[in-house]
Amino acid sequence: MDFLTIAMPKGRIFEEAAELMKSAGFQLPEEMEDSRKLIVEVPEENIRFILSKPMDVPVYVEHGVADIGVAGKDVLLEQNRSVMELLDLEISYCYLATAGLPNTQMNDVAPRIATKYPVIATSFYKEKGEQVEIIGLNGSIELAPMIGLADRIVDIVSTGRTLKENGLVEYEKIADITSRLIANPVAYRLKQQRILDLTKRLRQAVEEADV
Ligand SMILES: Nc1ncnc2c1ncn2[C@@H]1O[C@H](COP(=O)(O)OP(=O)(O)OP(=O)(O)O)[C@@H](O)[C@H]1O
Ligand SMILES: O=P(O)(O)OC[C@H]1O[C@H](OP(=O)(O)OP(=O)(O)O)[C@H](O)[C@@H]1O
Repeated sequence: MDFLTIAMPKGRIFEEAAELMKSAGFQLPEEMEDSRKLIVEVPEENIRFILSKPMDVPVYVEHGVADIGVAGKDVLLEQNRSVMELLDLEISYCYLATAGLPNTQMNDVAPRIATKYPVIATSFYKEKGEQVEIIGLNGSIELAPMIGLADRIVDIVSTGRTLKENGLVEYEKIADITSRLIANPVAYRLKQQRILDLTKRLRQAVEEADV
């Protein structure tokens, strides 16, 4: 039988996703947690993991080189790819929010918004009827208002520590974020039984983690 290929995000989400897989009864090899290998096979489960940057998981799944994957809802909202969302894994919770220097208004004429999430930021301000200029950054977003590059940022907040330590405040919450199990629609049809079985096992693990 074909391997089921699962795209797993390296970094923050990896550990919690791996824990969830383990509680769902999947044997994950040690090497997966502590090596630089990017493809890890688990022949006993007929599964193959590919380890990618979190932002790239939906790319592999949309193109069908991974059948399923684990992706943050933030990434899914930003990229709007042709993938199916099968399950809220309820891990890696954080939220998207706007933030800036305290007690400041946005510039009336051309407010500038710094973010790693240009699509989400654009649609958020569009819905509010505010015209803004988006400044795309790749990280350390909190710097932007501090050094006068932007009036506001749109970024992830988790503990709130980064905002606090940099003297910024949150203005509006945009969306709650957790990681999701996603699937390629064609793979979902062709490998339906295996994908449904895996989803069921993961759903049970999520429910057990809830109690
Ligand atoms: N505090 C947080 N900051 C950023 N992402 C978080 C946080 N908490 C949970 N997440 C989730 O983790 C994902 C990002 O994971 P990670 O930080 O490993 O990737 P990344 O942003 O590509 O990092 P880097 O570019 O620094 O490697 C986000 O898409 C989001 O769903
Ligand atoms: O509320 P907190 O718990 O402080 O977490 C939020 C911070 O974490 C993320 O940055 P990350 O660590 O991924 O670094 P980056 O600036 O390179 O994106 C995010 O972009 C915030 O800056």
